[in-house]
Amino acid sequence: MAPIFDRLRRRRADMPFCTAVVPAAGSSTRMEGQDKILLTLGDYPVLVRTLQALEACTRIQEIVVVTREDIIVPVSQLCRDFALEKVTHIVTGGATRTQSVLNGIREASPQAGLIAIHDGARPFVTQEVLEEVIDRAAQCGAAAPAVPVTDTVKRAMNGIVEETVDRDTLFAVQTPQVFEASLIKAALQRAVEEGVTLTDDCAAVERLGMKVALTRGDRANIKLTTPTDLDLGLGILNGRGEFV
Ligand SMILES: Nc1ccn([C@@H]2O[C@H](COP(=O)(O)OP(=O)(O)OP(=O)(O)O)[C@@H](O)[C@H]2O)c(=O)n1
Ligand SMILES: C[C@](O)(CO)[C@H](O)COP(=O)(O)O
Repeated sequence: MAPIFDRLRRRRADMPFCTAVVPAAGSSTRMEGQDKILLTLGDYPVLVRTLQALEACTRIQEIVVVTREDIIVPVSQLCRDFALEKVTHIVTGGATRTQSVLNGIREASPQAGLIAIHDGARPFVTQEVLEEVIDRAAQCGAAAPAVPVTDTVKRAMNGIVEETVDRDTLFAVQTPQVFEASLIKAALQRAVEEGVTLTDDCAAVERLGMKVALTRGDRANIKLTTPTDLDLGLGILNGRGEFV
């Protein structure tokens, strides 16, 4: 039998080269005046936590960070200070999340077979979530982590309920959303050309009629969006033994 390291090396060679694209070029409007990407949570800035999680994932070979022009210098400095060695490019984003993601994908290595798009504002992603979704995308071309919705969801108009939606078929989708590289590039390009507004990257692929698989998400993989999420984030860090 081959020594264990030979076998592990062979298994990795079977996996496509994976570039993580990290959109971090938003304006944090719902965070009410705090730039959530540069904000320190516990001992580390939010973006550093996000990038450290991606850096630790053996299935990811490079990271492209997309950020705003006015913070490109501090973001570059953070990548140096925290020795984030997989970060190969730091580029400026666009007016929409979709445009920012496309700017990042254009910088991915030509070797990239998979693109994993992960919000800069989701710092608590685990290695389990990362590995499962990347492996699934390597099998089927498009995958995203999700958790079943736990509240009852109503469709409403002008404050009046029109319908209660069947909860059994509803999932809250997280990131990273992982795709075969040429598929996501073409899908996002098409969405931009057609002027379509999307809130995630899977939607660009879905509108081409392609299937997206869901993998196990994690309720702690929250997107820091409003000030309340910062309190939840501190709770998550405490729960993980990082007492802050
Ligand atoms: N033009 C944009 C808009 C968003 N994002 C990034 O996409 C992720 C998810 O977006 P969201 O949580 O909405 O962040 P913001 O756009 O900053 O927040 P808000 O909508 O409250 O302004 C974030 O990491 C954000 O930095 C981006 O790179 N480029
Ligand atoms: C991509 C996303 O995080 C999946 O849940 C989400 O749709 C981003 O939404 P936002 O309004 O840009 O924060």
